Amino acid sequence: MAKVATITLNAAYDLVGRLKRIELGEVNTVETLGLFPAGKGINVAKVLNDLDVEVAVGGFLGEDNVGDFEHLFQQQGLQDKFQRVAGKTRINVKITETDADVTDLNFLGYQISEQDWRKFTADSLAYCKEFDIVAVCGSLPRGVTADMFQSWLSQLHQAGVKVVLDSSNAALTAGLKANPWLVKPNHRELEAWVGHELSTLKDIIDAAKQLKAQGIANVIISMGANGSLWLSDNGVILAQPPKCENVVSTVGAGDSMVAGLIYGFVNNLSQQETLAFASAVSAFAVSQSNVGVSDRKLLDPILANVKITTIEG
Ligand SMILES: Nc1ncnc2c1ncn2[C@@H]1O[C@H](COP(=O)(O)OP(=O)(O)OP(=O)(O)O)[C@@H](O)[C@H]1O
Ligand SMILES: O=P(O)(O)OC[C@@]1(O)O[C@H](CO)[C@@H](O)[C@@H]1O
Repeated sequence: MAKVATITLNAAYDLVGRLKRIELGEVNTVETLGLFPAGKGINVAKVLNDLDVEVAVGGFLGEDNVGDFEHLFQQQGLQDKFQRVAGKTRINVKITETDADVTDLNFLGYQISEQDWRKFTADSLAYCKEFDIVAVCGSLPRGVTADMFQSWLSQLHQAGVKVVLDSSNAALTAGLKANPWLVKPNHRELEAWVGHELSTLKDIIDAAKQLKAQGIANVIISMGANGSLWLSDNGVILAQPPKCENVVSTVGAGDSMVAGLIYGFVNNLSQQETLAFASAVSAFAVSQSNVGVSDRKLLDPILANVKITTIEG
């Protein structure tokens, strides 16, 4: 089986809650759903681990509040390659309103010094060579510029690692220049990259083709409840999951999708099977407050209702 690692440069605790409607400027009472050690790469690893794929996790963690992360890694048997840095890992606040999407309050988090970065690049380039697929997920912490990120990703690529990139804004733009093997922007991130609104499926496919033309083998665009697209040398396929009627939190839906895609690759599933499986895992994610697949059987009824359409190819 291919060996997998995930990297989270800007980890976070997620404080997840729910209320009817946020009243700006007022006192809001929020139903607490949990405080979870998270961050995009860690979420991907949690889901993969639930699906019986062995994973190592790396990146940065603030040494002052590292406890729940270490507990999670121990509990799940995740190989801990995280570098501890001075200060605290940030706490991000995620509020689901009854009739609206999630509001994310993402904070900046720890500051990475030049010395931290030097150590991280040397260590990670050494250990990443042991892995076939390295998923690099999430935003950049303070102190790490888009150029520094791009140069590190290029070195990973040169070392023969298949890089899965799930980031946004300047990190996504810079990362795309470093030959990732797979990228998974969402609809909004694709709009930001292309620089204009994408209002039809055709618009999205055209922009995704532009992205693929940068030399990226696999471009997956996630479109929330509308599903996802996968562009590769084999053409374009569309996946439409059954609509989740009882959305608890969409936080981590994209991470669950990335985990499902990696699961398909390491288990040699076909492209159609892989996208269908990733869609089921991500659709399942929105029905719960935290990411993870507690019981594989829960995916079956969702998977049976994912619709896969070949658009081109
Ligand atoms: N309401 C929903 N019902 C069913 N499936 C959903 C729903 N919302 C999301 N999904 C599934 O999750 C996938 C990823 O969602 P989305 O495009 O919102 O990712 P994202 O913006 O990267 O997520 P995040 O950054 O919050 O983790 C979608 O392609 C779809 O398969
Ligand atoms: O600031 P980033 O790294 O872009 O996003 C961080 C984050 O929103 O991503 C995950 C959901 O995808 C959460 O666990 C976490 O809080």
